[in-house]
Amino acid sequence: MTQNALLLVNLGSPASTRVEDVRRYLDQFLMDPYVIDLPWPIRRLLVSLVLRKRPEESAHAYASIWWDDGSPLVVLSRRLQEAVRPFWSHGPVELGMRYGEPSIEGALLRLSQQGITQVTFAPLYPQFADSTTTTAIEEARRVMREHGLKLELKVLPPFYAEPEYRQALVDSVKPYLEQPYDHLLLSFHGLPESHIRKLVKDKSHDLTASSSRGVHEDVMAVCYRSQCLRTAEDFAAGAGLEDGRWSVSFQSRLGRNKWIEPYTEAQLDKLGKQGVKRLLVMCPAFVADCIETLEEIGQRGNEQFRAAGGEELVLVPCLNDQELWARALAKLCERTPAAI
Ligand SMILES: C=CC1=C(C)c2cc3[nH]c(cc4nc(cc5[nH]c(cc1n2)c(C)c5CCC(=O)O)C(CCC(=O)O)=C4C)c(C)c3C=C
Ligand SMILES: [Fe+2]
Ligand SMILES: [Fe+2]
Repeated sequence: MTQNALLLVNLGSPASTRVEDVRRYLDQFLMDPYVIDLPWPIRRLLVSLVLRKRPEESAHAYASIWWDDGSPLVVLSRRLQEAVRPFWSHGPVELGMRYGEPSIEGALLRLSQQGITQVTFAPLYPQFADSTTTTAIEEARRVMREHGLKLELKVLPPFYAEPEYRQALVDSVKPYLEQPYDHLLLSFHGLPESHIRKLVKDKSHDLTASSSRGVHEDVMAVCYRSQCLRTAEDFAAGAGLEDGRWSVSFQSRLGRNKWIEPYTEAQLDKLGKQGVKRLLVMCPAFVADCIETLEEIGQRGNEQFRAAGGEELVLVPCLNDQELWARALAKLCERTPAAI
């Protein structure tokens, strides 16, 4: 029987917390035209400016969350790979990162050398963005072209609306919701507004709307912000959250461009000042904990919330390598439709 391999794909981390390694990683990441979508000379100039200070700052941040066996994002992705294996009976399960190691290139070459011809390619991003999903797919295309690999690739589409994903999220957060809390914040990774505007044909589409209700399906398919709102609304319904006790924000803004709002920093401040004492924060744009959740929210966000009057910020872990998620993911990947 023909084997169908599963390739799990995530963003990737620096090789170590040394400033040189962080600089190399940030350079590869930010020079990706899907991440900073400016013409090469302008992108080069801008990234060079960012690389004057950022590697040192980020290295410091990475050092504060790094584990004995490496970057949390990579370690947790490897553990997820192991956790999915028992639920994927069709062939090997590989892991590839868009930036750094283990790479998408290495994974596809290994699979091809084993005589595999069918690969289910699973970008582990619930919501769609060119800077995550598209660039991962393009990297796979590049590898296949440059190495002349004869692989049939089926791509897992963004799964924010899939019942298996929603249920896994609800089940994993349940123990946190059973403890007393005042408010639940769903903090998603941010994105420059321009990335969405470029893809949405309807120029009247409102990027400040507080709900995804009524968004046309053509817009829904390409609007990261609407997909985040829908993720949150579905989660709130599935978990039985009361209106007014949860909200959505967007973190990790970089540069001076307008990014999608509300910004997490502003929301933490507002909630603290409004008298919220015990705040739960979950980060459903990530399936694995990483610098963005552990450092930006768990450390800096926590300090900021407390400075604004809050008492405790509880960071809810991502789905990581939980069995319920491994099982759900294998199911989603089994249904993966079209080959590219
Ligand atoms: C223009 C800059 C960036 C865009 C656009 C962007 C989109 C985007 N990123 C993720 C997921 C992750 N990003 C992570 C780290 C990270 N992101 C940026 C910048 C942009 N991201 C930077 C510079 C960094 C590095 C850390 C830092 O210096 O702040 C990570 C974590 C990596 C890790 O090693 O832990 C993830 C995951 C999404 C989902 C997204 C668009 C929706
Ligand atoms: Fe990012
Ligand atoms: Fe960040």
